Amino acid sequence: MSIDPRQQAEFLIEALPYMQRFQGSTLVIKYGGNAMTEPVLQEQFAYDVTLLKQVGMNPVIVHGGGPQINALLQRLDLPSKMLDGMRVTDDATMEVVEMVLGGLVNKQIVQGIQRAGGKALGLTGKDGNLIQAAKLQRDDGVDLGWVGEVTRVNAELIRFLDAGGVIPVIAPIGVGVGGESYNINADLVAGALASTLHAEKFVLMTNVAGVLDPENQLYERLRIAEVQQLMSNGVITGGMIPKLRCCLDALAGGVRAAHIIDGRVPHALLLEVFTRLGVGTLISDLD
Ligand SMILES: Nc1ncnc2c1ncn2[C@@H]1O[C@H](COP(=O)(O)OP(=O)(O)O)[C@@H](O)[C@H]1O
Ligand SMILES: CC(=O)N[C@@H](CCC(=O)OP(=O)(O)O)C(=O)O
Repeated sequence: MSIDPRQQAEFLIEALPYMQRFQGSTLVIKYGGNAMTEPVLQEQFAYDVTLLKQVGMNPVIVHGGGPQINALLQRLDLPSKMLDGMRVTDDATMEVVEMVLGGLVNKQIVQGIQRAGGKALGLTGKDGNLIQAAKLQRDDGVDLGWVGEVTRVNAELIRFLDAGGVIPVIAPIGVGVGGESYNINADLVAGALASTLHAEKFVLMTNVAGVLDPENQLYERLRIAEVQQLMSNGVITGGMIPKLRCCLDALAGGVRAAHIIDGRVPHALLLEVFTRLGVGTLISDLD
């Protein structure tokens, strides 16, 4: 497919105000396991992130890997159980989670960015005490094993990498006070990073078009009060609930805008950042 060079020039000019506006700003991107299943999409994602960094933004990637963990658990004949979107994590499961997220998935993303000409460094939350965590305590007392929640983020380490031209690629494993590992939902880690870093944007890449109404039509824009209403009247269910809670927490923590976008759309990230249209659902009270 060849594009008219004049059209190409117009695309670049359309992106200019966004490049100027977001110069030096932090974008926390949650790259979900379901959004990274196709090699072509993975490659496009790597190019998108590299381009964002090249034009002066600071993308920080937090990745998931739920389907990839499920695949290895299955190959090892280990049971896999989720409760309210959280994996019940016993000792054996924790080993698999750490291997898949910190090893396989993390390095694939790092390698993709490097192939695109970017500089990336892969980390779990244990490296440099990046994501400090404690065991998740549920209100109903149900024990999920090694599932954690973020207690503190080492923002200095991220700023150091940003300043050095390096894109941090973070696996959602937390470290406890005794050095133990915790399995944390990637949305929660990304939300905590977005708040701590006062990110300009918090982008969650998933495998739906965005937040959908009861007729499956996309909400292009939601305000905080509208999200709260949709959560209480049952329009939003399942995995979308923790996702939106993270968005609301991040907005309350000083993030300017949260976006839920469809990672199955080619170059979804660039479309979101650089076009008037954007893609997916924008959640913000700012105009
Ligand atoms: N109103 C809604 N709009 C969009 N998705 C919704 C809605 N309510 C529930 N969902 C569900 O939330 C899912 C996204 O959450 P999840 O599967 O946890 O994503 P990920 O694996 O990317 O973290 C969607 O695939 C959809 O099944
Ligand atoms: C506690 C918990 O559930 N942790 C997740 C971590 C990975 C993740 O969040 O991956 P996605 O974003 O692809 O769903 C898990 O074990 O699957």
